[in-house]
Amino acid sequence: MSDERRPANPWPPVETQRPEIHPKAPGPGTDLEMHYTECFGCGDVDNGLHIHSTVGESGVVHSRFPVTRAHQGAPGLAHGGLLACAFDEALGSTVGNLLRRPAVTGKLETDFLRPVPVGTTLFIAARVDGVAGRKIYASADGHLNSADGPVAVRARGLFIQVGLEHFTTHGDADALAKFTQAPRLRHDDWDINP
Ligand SMILES: CCCCC/C=C\C/C=C\C/C=C\C/C=C\CCCC(=O)SCCNC(=O)CCNC(=O)[C@H](O)C(C)(C)COP(=O)(O)OP(=O)(O)OC[C@H]1O[C@@H](n2cnc3c(N)ncnc32)[C@H](O)[C@@H]1OP(=O)(O)O
Repeated sequence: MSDERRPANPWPPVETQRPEIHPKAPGPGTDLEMHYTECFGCGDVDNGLHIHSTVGESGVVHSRFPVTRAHQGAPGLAHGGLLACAFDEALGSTVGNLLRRPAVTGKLETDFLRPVPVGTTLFIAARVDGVAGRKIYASADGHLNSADGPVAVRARGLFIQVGLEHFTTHGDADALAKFTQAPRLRHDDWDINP
């Protein structure tokens, strides 16, 4: 089905407020550091996605996902689940860095419009569309091989703001401590009260 013929569900699906970029958010042109070295999306992980992101203009964050043989589903083509993972990373990074609110993915939907071959780079442009209390709605387009290449994948996500105890209760408290001590992630610069 062509993109034009896909049903257009309203987005965001509820009434939202315009997102407010946090005053300490990294500005346009900033290359974002990996948020955690062991993150499968942006970290220094064997066969991870090795996504790099840069803040763009007008609340858009640009991420690049180089698709390798390690990311195949069908021979020579990217696995859809890993493409969804790339969008989870790109959207989560956009929410986290621009709003500086710790948030987790509640819902993620993807439209796969064209195959993504091994050897291509997916250029993902993501933005925050609206905020309703703890609920943060974000969306992204993934272009083949250049920022204005054909759109191969689209995604929409609902992120839910959480307190840092979400990560200490359910995750690895020591890892979180190291990660929030990184200069750019100091949590006194974050909106951490959901
Ligand atoms: C990721 C690291 C963040 C660390 C933070 C510190 C610094 C951050 C630094 C940098 C960040 C940069 C980059 C991040 C990059 C990538 C991020 C990847 C993110 C992930 O990959 S993260 C893993 C997958 N993720 C989970 O592991 C979540 C598991 N889950 C839960 O932990 C709970 O489920 C939770 C907390 C989501 C909610 O639980 P809860 O009890 O707090 O709240 P509740 O259930 O009341 O939901 C509140 C309102 O959201 C609505 N709602 C919830 N879920 C919905 C759904 N699915 N569909 C529609 N609406 C939904 C409800 O309907 C209600 O709406 P309403 O208020 O209108 O009633």
